[in-house]
Amino acid sequence: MNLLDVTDLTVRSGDTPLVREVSFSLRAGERLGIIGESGSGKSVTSLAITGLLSRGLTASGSVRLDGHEVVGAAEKSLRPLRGPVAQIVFQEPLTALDPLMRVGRQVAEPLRRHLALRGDALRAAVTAAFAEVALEDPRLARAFPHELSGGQRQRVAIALALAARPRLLIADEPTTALDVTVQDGVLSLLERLVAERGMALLFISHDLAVVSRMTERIVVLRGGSVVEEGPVERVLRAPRHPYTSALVASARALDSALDAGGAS
Ligand SMILES: Nc1ncnc2c1ncn2[C@@H]1O[C@H](COP(=O)(O)OP(=O)(O)OP(=O)(O)O)[C@@H](O)[C@H]1O
Repeated sequence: MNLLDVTDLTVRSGDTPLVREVSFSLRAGERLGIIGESGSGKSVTSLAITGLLSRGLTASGSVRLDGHEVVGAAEKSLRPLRGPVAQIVFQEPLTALDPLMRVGRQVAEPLRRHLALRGDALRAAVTAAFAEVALEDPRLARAFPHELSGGQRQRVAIALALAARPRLLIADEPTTALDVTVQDGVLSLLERLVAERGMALLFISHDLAVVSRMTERIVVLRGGSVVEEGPVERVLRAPRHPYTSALVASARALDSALDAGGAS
């Protein structure tokens, strides 16, 4: 059984479709990328997968997460899936963090709820969760979100997402809001954690270079529809849709411009 099966997913705002008949699957441990320009429906798709669509948006079709139907399911039946089955890391880490709570307590919460840890075992697990995302200084766990840098905040958001040991991590443009100098560190961290834990990864980005680095297979979204899907290597070498060709060409042009800049 696949960990995730999205079949003919359509999301509408009133009568306007934002995502149209999108289908793809993800096996346990697999890394899949969704690429597309701004407004192509990447975030709406990832929110529909976890049943987090905002009010006013309606989904049809099917999203089966670990065998459970998400489309049309009651919030109560979705809650147990968020955490142990699927978690999202958002573009802006403050989306996931409570501004009024010390970050250590925030990471403790899912460890207590999903893994039933208490007392010393809970404290040790929080320290380990911070160490795992390379936040070793014990003072950091006592900080409030606004006292951390953007990169540190995203590391806390990753620790929070991973606390309940999800089998699927959805990373929605996790480095777009970060300084270029810290982007690479966060991507390497995600690569390491996904490999160590054997998690499946759904990595969403508008950046073809980043998606190719992080995933094995790519789904290309345009205007809410899938225009192409295939292994990263094949899509880069022989794109089938003109839109994908344009994406590959522009990534190549940027790469050679950077090379030329580096050589000068
Ligand atoms: N809550 C909402 N109500 C109405 N329209 C929405 C809502 N959320 C998103 N949309 C629209 O749906 C379309 C897809 O948005 P989405 O956020 O999924 O794009 P995206 O590919 O993730 O873009 P970006 O890379 O900029 O995050 C856009 O046209 C957007 O304006």
